[in-house]
Amino acid sequence: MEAKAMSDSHVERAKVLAEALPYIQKYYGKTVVVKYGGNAMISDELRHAVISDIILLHLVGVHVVVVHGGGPEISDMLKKIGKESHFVDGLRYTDRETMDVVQQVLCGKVNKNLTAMINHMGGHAVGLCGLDAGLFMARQLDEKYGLVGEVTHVNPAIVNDSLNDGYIPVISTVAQGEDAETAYNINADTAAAKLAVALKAEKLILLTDVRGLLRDPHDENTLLPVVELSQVPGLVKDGVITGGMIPKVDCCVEAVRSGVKSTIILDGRIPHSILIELLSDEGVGTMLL
Ligand SMILES: Nc1ncnc2c1ncn2[C@@H]1O[C@H](COP(=O)(O)OP(=O)(O)O)[C@@H](O)[C@H]1O
Ligand SMILES: CC(=O)N[C@@H](CCC(=O)OP(=O)(O)O)C(=O)O
Repeated sequence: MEAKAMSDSHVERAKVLAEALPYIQKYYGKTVVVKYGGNAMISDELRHAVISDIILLHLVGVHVVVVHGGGPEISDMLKKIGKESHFVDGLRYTDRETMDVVQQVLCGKVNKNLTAMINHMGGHAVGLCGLDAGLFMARQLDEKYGLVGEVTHVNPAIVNDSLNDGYIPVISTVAQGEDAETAYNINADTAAAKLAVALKAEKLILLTDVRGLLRDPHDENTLLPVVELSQVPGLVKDGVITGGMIPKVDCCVEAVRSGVKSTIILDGRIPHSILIELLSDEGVGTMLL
């Protein structure tokens, strides 16, 4: 009886894997950029699930590129040194001292911890930031934000080389200014979208802490599973897309207009949401196309 139950569960497992075949074939050799942040990065259980999804996709031949955030970690470190965080239009006001902290936390702590964790779980990751090999070049976006950059050029060669050498690139979003001494702080969603365009990615996945784009931001049962670019201005006008969703949707729109096949705002609180999204027909977020 027990042997029968066990063989049934093996058959079930084999079936699940076999059903993933067409999806694996669809993404084999294609580039998928994952912006990783929010709860999915803070909770141990979710972090484990996200990293194992990334390793699995890499092993079946998907070119996974990870761009990470770290806003809460930056705010915590600023607090420790007695500095409050200020946000202007959703972007961190970045003076010189803040920029030093951003670089230390994003490129040092968060990037290296994430890279080490992927390697510890059996992946093959290399940590990079926008200063490496001129990956992200930027100029000041506007004085009102301080040292927040507008990406002027993406040089993805180092990312492609890393992928071709079998690594999972893990990228933090500090960019190089025109003069050697200036580094700029780039919002991680924006940088992920720019990189997805430069890599001609098949998909851009923005992991976040909500189900996706909601018709009523206070009701998680109102998920909009698919949004076409032409619908976006109306959704902004009707007050559906507000706050943190505005820059997210904007950079998805820019990515799709610039050739990325599809972009997904995905719930990072659902364990294995990346696998569900890529390897099944079940939509678990909002797809913008
Ligand atoms: N229509 C909407 N649907 C979902 N979230 C919305 C909507 N409009 C505004 N938001 C807000 O946007 C937030 C997500 O943006 P943000 O906090 O910047 O995400 P992250 O920190 O993951 O980058 C949600 O937590 C929600 O408060
Ligand atoms: C200009 C700007 O706001 N930069 C962000 C960079 C990190 C980030 O984007 O992290 P999340 O994805 O976790 O928010 C910041 O300083 O917080």
